[in-house]
Amino acid sequence: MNQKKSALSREIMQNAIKESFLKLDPRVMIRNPIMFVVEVGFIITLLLTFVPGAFGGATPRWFNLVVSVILLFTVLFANFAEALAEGRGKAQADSLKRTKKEITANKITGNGVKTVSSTDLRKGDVVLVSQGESIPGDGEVIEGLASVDESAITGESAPVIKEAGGDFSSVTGGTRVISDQIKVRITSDPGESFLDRMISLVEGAKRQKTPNEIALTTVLTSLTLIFLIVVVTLPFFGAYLNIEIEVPMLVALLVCLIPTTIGGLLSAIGIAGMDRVTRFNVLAMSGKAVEAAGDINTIILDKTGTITYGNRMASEFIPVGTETVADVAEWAAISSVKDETPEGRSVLELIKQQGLSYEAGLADGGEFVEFKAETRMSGIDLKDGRKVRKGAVDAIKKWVAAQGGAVPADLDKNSDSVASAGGTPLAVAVDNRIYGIIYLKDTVKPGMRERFEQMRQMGIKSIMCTGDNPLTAATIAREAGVDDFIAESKPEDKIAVIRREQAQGKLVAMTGDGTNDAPALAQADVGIAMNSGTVAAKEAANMVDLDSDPSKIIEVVAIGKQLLMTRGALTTFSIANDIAKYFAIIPALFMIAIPEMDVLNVMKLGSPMSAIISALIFNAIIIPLLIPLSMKGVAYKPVSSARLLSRNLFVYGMGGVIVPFAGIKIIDLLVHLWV
Ligand SMILES: Nc1ncnc2c1ncn2[C@@H]1O[C@H](COP(=O)(O)OP(=O)(O)OP(=O)(O)O)[C@@H](O)[C@H]1O
Ligand SMILES: [K+]
Ligand SMILES: [Mg+2]
Repeated sequence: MNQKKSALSREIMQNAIKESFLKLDPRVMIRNPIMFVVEVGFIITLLLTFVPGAFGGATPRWFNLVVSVILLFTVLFANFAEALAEGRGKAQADSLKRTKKEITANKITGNGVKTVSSTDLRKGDVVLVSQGESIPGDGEVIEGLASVDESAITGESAPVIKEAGGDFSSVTGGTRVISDQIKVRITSDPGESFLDRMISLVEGAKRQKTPNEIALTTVLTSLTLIFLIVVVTLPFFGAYLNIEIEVPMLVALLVCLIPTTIGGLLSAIGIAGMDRVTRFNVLAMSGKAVEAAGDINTIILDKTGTITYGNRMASEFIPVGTETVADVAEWAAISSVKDETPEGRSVLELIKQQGLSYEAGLADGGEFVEFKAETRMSGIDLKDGRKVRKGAVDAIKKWVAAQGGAVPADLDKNSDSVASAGGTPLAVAVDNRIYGIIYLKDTVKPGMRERFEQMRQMGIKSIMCTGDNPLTAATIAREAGVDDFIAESKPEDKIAVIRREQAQGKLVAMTGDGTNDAPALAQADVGIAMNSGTVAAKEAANMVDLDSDPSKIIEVVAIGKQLLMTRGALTTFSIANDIAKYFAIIPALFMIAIPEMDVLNVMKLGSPMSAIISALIFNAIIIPLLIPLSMKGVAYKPVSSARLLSRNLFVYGMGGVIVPFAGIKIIDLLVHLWV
């Protein structure tokens, strides 16, 4: 394994070296105006190496050559940083492409099963996938239950259960069924699958600069332009004082003054940030989403499947009034015969387990009423005209009241005792009569309390939004330690909460897995869908967590903050650096003409030429020296942003001033041996 890893990193390294030369193409370089200026400087000094008098100056050939070689390396180092950052993603994309081979699929047609190629499948086709077969495309399980090996996508070797209905129904093309058989409705056309998107993402094929990056690039480019004007006009002032400043000296001065350090590392920092998220098994659809994660103030989570395990299972039938357990079980079952959600199926399971029975024939010819997050009910309209429903207690109460029915006196007491244990009570009714309650059990995932505590330290408020009743919500909220909760929320309520927070100028993250979460995932600044969730949720979100672990939002936030901080710290460092280079070069330029300028030589550098060469060498090697920091990001601890900012300004600002003074001095001691 280790051997394989080092072979991989050797391959990435070799590729990055090759790429650094390919990226010298001016059409590529122009995208990074700062390094493009350095490249032009390289070409000018190279020309002066061959034709020393081209601009009338008289610097020695060897000096022009040395400057031109250092500038070439400066550009190569910057290209190398970017290529290295891109390398890991490209390697990962290659291994994903191997997963994406063409396979045969069993398509269900009007007259039986037909064998077709996976590339011929279109949205809406239905395929049958059995034990041992690969799933030929993204889709939704419409019948059956199977355990699926998703390791090709998630890297996680434990199989996951996929089943029709509910929030665990989506399957990804390229994963493998390892037991049982499922019918899958394909949800994506060729070329638009999750795997295709994932490949183009990790490959960085569609990488766009984020708004933050564009803003910083604009500032840095303007700064470069200002220095360019200063340097180009300098000879005119020099001429007035009868001082001739040579072109290679001007090029050296310009390169030292413009922010080459951050200019050379900026794109590597962004790519590496995205890559850190990917290595965390979270797919971010854009760098913008990762940066936004770094500034999140509020996080909205749904309860079932996010804070709790989410396999809400029926565990008890509780009669109310004068009804019996058998009656509740009977109508609970009838209302569930066609309910494909895990909750619905668990009702029939419980009946089997408890040795109860029901008259299945009653449901024949009835009209199934599917569960909807809006109605929070499901059931069946029987052929004989009776309507059977189960659902959230308040929803059933309203439904029964609308038909003139009365609510049994002990309903609330029973449903409250289920809810205060953290369970979900579902009321069962036929027409205007309530029979009792189904107790759906669910448990809070371990470690949630600590995670929310960490979020508080980062200054992030957590709000749990659930379709469940207020009492269940309160119990789970207390157990999990969230800051706030909203119960009985419908999909539009989740959006309303997000909009309300956004209106207060807050950046909002939302995690969810259900189809009913999709609109809210799209509205949030950062929407993280669980990979286990529905196709709709994954398409609406701008991040997908392959491990389906909602508490991972903490790490995503940390990576986002780290990305912003790294960029800020290196910008500070880069600009502070230029002060030392300025003091190294300016005296050197004038000393050639006016030896008395030596008083300005505060750094006591060997000779004007060795001063310039040393400053340029420092300017070049600082880029590769800072590659590891750009890739790893600066250290991040969950403390307030203000304290972090002042600490970083101090460290990278002061460091940025001191390090080059020392560095240039040391390099000069060596260079001066020859120059
Ligand atoms: N199959 C079902 N049949 C009838 N009612 C159901 C069914 N599943 C859930 N309910 C009821 O509808 C409510 C809302 O369920 P839903 O799964 O939409 O919750 P949600 O909004 O996703 O919230 P969360 O996932 O945070 O708990 C549940 O609290 C429950 O009372
Ligand atoms: K510079
Ligand atoms: Mg849900």
